Amino acid sequence: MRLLLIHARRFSYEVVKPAVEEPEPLGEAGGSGAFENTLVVFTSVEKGDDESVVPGAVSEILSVFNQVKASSIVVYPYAHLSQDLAPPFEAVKILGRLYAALKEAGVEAYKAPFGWYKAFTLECYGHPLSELSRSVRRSETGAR
Ligand SMILES: NCC(=O)N[C@H]1[C@@H](O)[C@H](n2cnc3c(N)ncnc32)O[C@@H]1CO
Repeated sequence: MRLLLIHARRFSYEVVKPAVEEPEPLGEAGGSGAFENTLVVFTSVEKGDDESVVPGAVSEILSVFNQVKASSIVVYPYAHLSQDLAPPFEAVKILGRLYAALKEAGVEAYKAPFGWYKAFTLECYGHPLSELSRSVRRSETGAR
């Protein structure tokens, strides 16, 4: 799993059109979202990733979240951080688990809809920790 973490003064997105056969239903977010002082986590799920990547990803994300003192997290499905992507039916599952785990950790977390081309506006703070990338591997033992 590859993560690009951007601490944004402002971030907003809006769906444009479906990008896969069965895009995620838009739900209550209604296909758009706008956030201030948020940590945007652009996330590519890679081939071979399984649920065991989630605890490591949560730990990396919360470490940055606490250091930059963001007020929320947006999990943003993003198929552009790896040449070795997991297929959509696997990726959507793992992204859902990541989102659920962040909420279980008690932080204000949101998820942009999976499987859509989206327009977005991103205003990065530009401080030294405002642009970070992480790579998380699944655990050999498959431990949760
Ligand atoms: N720019 C917008 C976009 O990337 N849209 C992507 C993601 O929302 C999602 N997607 C498909 N495969 C993956 C994957 N392995 N990991 C994450 N998201 C994925 O499906 C869209 C088309 O690839």
